[in-house]
This record gives sequence, C-alpha cells and structure tokens, in this order.
Amino acid sequence: MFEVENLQVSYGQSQVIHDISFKVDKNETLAIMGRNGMGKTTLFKSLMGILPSQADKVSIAGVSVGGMESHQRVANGIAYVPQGRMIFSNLTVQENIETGLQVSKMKSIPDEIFALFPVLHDMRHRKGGNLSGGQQQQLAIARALVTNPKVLLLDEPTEGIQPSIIKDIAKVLNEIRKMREITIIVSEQVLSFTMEIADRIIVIEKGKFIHEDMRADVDAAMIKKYLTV
Ligand SMILES: Nc1ncnc2c1ncn2[C@@H]1O[C@H](COP(=O)(O)OP(=O)(O)OP(=O)(O)O)[C@@H](O)[C@H]1O
Repeated sequence: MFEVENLQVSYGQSQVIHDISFKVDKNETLAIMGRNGMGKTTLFKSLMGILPSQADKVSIAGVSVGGMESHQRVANGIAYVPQGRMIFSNLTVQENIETGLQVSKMKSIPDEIFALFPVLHDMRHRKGGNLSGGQQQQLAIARALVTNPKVLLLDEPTEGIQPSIIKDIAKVLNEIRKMREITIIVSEQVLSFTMEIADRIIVIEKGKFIHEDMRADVDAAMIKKYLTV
C-alpha cells in the first residue's frame, strides 16, 4: 500500500538517510525505532515532502507522490503527527481540528473523532495551549485523522507523556486501525508502547534500517540494546 524505494535525504553535503526501502500494508502498523539523532524525524519529514529527498519510489495505494509538494501528498492520503505535536496554542481545540478539515472537504468534525477522543469534546472550546501534553497529543492525532488519511505517520508520540496516557494512546491507535483499516507508521524509542500497537518493528541506526522483526518474533533485549547507547 505504502511503498518507499531507495530514499536518500541530505542536509547540504551531509547525507542522513541512506537508501531506505520499505513497504507497509493496509491495516498494518509499523514501528521504526532508534535512538535520538538516528534519522527518524528526517525520514518522516522527507516522506511528507517537508524536506527535499531523492527516491526511486514513494507511493500511496499505487499513486506516486514522490515529486509532490506537502499539501498534495496530504491530499493523496498521507498525514503527519509531528514530534512535539505542533498544535496551535492560540486556537481552540475545535479550531485546531478544523484546520485538518479543509483537506477532506468535510464541513464539520465527524462524531467518530469525538467518540475516539471524548476529552477533546469536553475541552473543545479551550485553547490548545492550555491542554496537557497527553491531551495535545490526542489533539494532534485528531487533526491528522480528519484529513482522512490512508497512511498516518506519528513521530515519537509518547515523548514527554506520562505512562497512563501512553496506554490510552496505544488503545486509540489500535481502535483507529480497526475502524479505518489504515496504515500506521510510528517512530519511537519506547518498546513497551510499540509492542502494544505494532505488527512489525524496524530498527534505524545512522539513517539505515539495520534490523527487522515481526512483533511475535521480537527479541526485546536485543531491540533495547539498539535503543541504549
Ligand atoms: N536541519 C538540520 N541540518 C543539519 N543536520 C540535521 C538537521 N536536522 C537533523 N540533522 C541531523 O540529522 C541526523 C538525524 O536527525 P533526526 O532529527 O532525523 O533524528 P531522530 O532520530 O528523529 O532523532 P530525535 O528523536 O532526536 O529527533 C542527526 O545527525 C542530526 O544532527
């Protein structure tokens, strides 16, 4: 469904992503795990068209999006929940979600979104900046979901979030997958979280994929070794 072949990304002379290729199916969740600075954010930004990159192929459901601008990629079904969430602090919760609606051409926020995130419904008139980290993460996911994506990218969604809320986010991602049958790709450093949501785990190191396991075959000690210095 989502296919990437030979992706390369550089900052000036310095190449950060080296020849990455992968495929993720519809209704599959892939976790890309690696320490700080290994290239996860760079990978996601390039897939979104926020950073320039070179690739033989980047396609969503058979449509090549590799040469497209960010907004065109979004219109073709890829959505992004950035690291740090990047919600608009001066807009209300409802207004934040509505910024995603323009893409899907829906007039109002579907009930399904508030059913997934009841706390966002309760807080819909509050400013985004007044939410807790966990609530902001939910808001960022809701804003991405209303674009009706086929592929949802989440960059370190558990960063700075307390353990009980991390569990809620895992639950919601599993529900989203069941409801929408979408492809989810998440970058992470927290193995207990990815073990709850991912079908497959890939380890990234210095911009290369160096290890891959189906969840059932994961050797936790080995992955943890990759995640610690
Ligand atoms: N704007 C930039 N200019 C030059 N080099 C950069 C830039 N942004 C990131 N890098 C470098 O690219 C490499 C990958 O960084 P990236 O942020 O993608 O890693 P990451 O795995 O997402 O880590 P983190 O979780 O800390 O964000 C690092 O060596 C980083 O120093």
